[in-house]
Amino acid sequence: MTATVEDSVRPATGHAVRLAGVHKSFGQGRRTLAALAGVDLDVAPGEFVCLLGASGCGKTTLLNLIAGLDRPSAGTIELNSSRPAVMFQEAALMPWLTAAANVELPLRLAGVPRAARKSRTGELLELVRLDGAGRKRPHELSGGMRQRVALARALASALHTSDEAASRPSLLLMDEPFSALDAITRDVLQGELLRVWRTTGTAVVFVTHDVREAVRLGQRVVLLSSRPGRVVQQWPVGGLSAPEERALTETINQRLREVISSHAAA
Ligand SMILES: Nc1ncnc2c1ncn2[C@@H]1O[C@H](COP(=O)(O)OP(=O)(O)OP(=O)(O)O)[C@@H](O)[C@H]1O
Repeated sequence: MTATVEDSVRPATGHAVRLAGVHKSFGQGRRTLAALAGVDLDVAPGEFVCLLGASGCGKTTLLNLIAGLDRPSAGTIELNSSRPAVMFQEAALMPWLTAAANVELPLRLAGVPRAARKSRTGELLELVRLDGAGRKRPHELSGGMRQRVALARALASALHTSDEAASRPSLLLMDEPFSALDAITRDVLQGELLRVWRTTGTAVVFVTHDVREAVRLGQRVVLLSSRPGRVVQQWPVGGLSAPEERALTETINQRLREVISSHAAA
């Protein structure tokens, strides 16, 4: 069955996003490549879910489908947010715009009036602790600061009016956003992301290769199989003591290694 835009992406009730039997193939005939094969996944409003899986198992493909950047070959995606925001590994800021203007851009494109734009941009820069750097251009910022700008911009596009934020919980899709950063900056930004998530109440789907990162950030860790990706196991996390967190990280690492080696042996 091939899904159309109309039947594959619908508004959801009670979930930030719900995927049912999502398949995605690229190419045609003998050159068809199955990237995803029957993904079922529910994310609750405000929930933080980390998606983990081997390289090439379809994690980015899945985020692209949820973001509406591509369409599933089959299955349905129900969204409770009109515009999921996406944040990638690279900040991809407009180099000629200041940090503040980059954050303001989605608000401008959405037609938000000037005064509301300015005040929202100020709040978001403060939220990511960049209120002193709004007039700087991307080349004047460190990699970590650029990712903070990208986070503020993603939040601007996810929560561009207070009405929408109140009535339709938003969804933030993050594709390995900290993997290009050094370990210390990454650690700081993970803490900052958790603070921002608690402040905004947005649901997050966070893709990573890094089991420790997934266990630190998520309320739930979802493991995808090797390509074609589908959900093979899930673990609730959060509220764990440090030794419990270490033990769970080891368990998930072991399972990830099994998933990768079963694919290599196939
Ligand atoms: N537009 C496309 N056309 C053809 N093949 C594609 C396309 N996009 C992705 N693929 C293929 O689909 C598979 C899944 O890719 P995807 O980027 O989703 O994996 P991933 O899990 O995000 O990988 P990584 O962890 O290495 O970033 C790969 O084999 C990739 O080559």
